[in-house]
Amino acid sequence: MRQDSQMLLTPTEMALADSAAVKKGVPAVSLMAAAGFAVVEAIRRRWSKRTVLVLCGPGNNGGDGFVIARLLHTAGWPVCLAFHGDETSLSKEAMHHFKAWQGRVETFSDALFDGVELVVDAMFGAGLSRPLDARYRDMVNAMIARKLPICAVDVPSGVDGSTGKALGEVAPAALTVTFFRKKPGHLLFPGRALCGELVVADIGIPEQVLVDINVQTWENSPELWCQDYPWPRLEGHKFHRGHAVVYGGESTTGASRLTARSALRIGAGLVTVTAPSRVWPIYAASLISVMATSLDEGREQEAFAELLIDARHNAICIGPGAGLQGEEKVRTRHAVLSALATKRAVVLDADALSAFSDDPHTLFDAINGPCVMTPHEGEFVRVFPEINNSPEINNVHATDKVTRARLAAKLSGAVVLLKGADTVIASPDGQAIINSNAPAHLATGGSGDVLAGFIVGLLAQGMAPFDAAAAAVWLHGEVANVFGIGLIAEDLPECLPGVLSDFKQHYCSTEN
Ligand SMILES: NC(=O)C1=CN([C@@H]2O[C@H](COP(=O)(O)OP(=O)(O)OC[C@H]3O[C@@H](n4cnc5c(N)ncnc54)[C@H](O)[C@@H]3O)[C@@H](O)[C@H]2O)[C@@H](O)CC1
Ligand SMILES: Nc1ncnc2c1ncn2[C@@H]1O[C@H](COP(=O)(O)OP(=O)(O)O)[C@@H](O)[C@H]1O
Ligand SMILES: [K+]
Repeated sequence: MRQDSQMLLTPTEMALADSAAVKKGVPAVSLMAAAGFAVVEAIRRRWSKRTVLVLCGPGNNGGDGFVIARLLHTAGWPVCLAFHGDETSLSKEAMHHFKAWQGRVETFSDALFDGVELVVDAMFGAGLSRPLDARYRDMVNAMIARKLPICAVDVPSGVDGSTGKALGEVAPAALTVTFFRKKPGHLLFPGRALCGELVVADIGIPEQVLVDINVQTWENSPELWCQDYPWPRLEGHKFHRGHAVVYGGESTTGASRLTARSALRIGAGLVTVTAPSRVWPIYAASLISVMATSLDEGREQEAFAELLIDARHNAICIGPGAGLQGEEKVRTRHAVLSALATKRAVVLDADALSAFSDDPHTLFDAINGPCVMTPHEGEFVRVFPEINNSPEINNVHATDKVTRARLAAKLSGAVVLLKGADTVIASPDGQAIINSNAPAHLATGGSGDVLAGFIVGLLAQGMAPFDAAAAAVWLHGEVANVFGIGLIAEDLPECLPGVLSDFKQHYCSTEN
């Protein structure tokens, strides 16, 4: 996966890109000038001329602040520049722009905010790794108290660019301008919410610098997987589009029915729901194009395994409404192990994950084929206690969402899709995608069941697990955006066709 435009650079990778650009002959002073210029452009597009306070820190983020103050002043804006730090420790380029500032340099104080209508936060950038010192913290608290609009340079000061975590109090920005590429912390909460509107500015770093940086994290977008999207073929028939099996339980039967319908809507040629014979009539009476197969009472486990002997059942989803009470839990576990034993594509969601909370390694040991796990945070804690309980595993600090999903994928051998407002999809080989298009109203009962259905439907059509998971998550978010507020889970599969048509038109121009 090399989609340069979607790459997310950690602060360390960004520093590599900066220094590679300098090596290729772009002076650091010019990069800083371009960064400051880009911020000023973004400000002038959004705000009319007004009194601005530019708060500058001791590093190159502050250096950008010196440029911003100068350019706004030149444009006739009333500007107050305040700096805190050791002047003699400024980098060469920051010193260059510090000297170019002809006005007064104020020391940090609360009184600076009087009469100010916009604050530029140029104290610290994305690479911050420890909480702010007291003088900077005071300014952050003053910004929060004054409720003035803030334009943050790179990130709101105090946000860790690689994790999105807030290292102490952070003043939320109305606008954040970052450079060259987004950083993971711009998409991971709480960072994403603290950034406000996010602008990525080109500051003259050549794209070629990316070739030598082993980037492993991307923002989800159809550009990452549209080439492998399994559109129906002119000469195809339904078996070319796979046969998905969805395991249905006894009590919450709606969950697996939603999953099945979603698998069909996203293009699986055939979808079968299996149901214990006691409740089979519920499924049979309510399903039309989805087929319902009854599992004989007393031998449900064997019957499910027997169904899977037919290799045309090429993708299996277990979890939504599978059941965790008493005998149901035993059957859920058995179904999972039977499905994994086929080495066909398997989606494990909800109860299929929780059923292994006592012995997750039994599950991990059984994963030897294509598999996608779709835990929400609660299920993740149950299945991956060792990642959550220890701050360190394999010497990697395991607390941010991308790191946790990556470790989980490595530990289990499955693609791990860790759900939430900032869903992360991680592959056992270390690649990770952060999704950013899901609206808040997607958090509605059953929407996870639909997501599992979209994934198993794409797997049935032959898409690779990592791509299928990313595609399903993006389409899921897009459908919710198109439908809008008032969405319930049933709406998601019904609204998918229009979204698929638009997606095909925009991203997949050639017929196949
Ligand atoms: N060529 C480049 O490197 C470019 C960098 N740019 C800007 O440079 C920024 C990154 O610059 P830096 O790496 O200097 O990072 P920062 O500007 O965030 O500053 C880091 C400095 O602050 C000190 N520091 C860290 N945490 C502190 C704390 N809690 N309290 C007090 N001091 C602390 C560190 O010792 C270090 O000297 C980016 O955010 C971006 O704004 C842009 O000018 C574009 C080009
Ligand atoms: N705040 C949010 N904003 C956007 N999407 C969200 C938010 N919270 C949850 N989601 C998404 O909603 C879905 C909920 O899935 P899940 O927790 O399994 O619910 P259920 O079991 O009811 O189906 C997931 O796709 C998740 O990523
Ligand atoms: K900042």
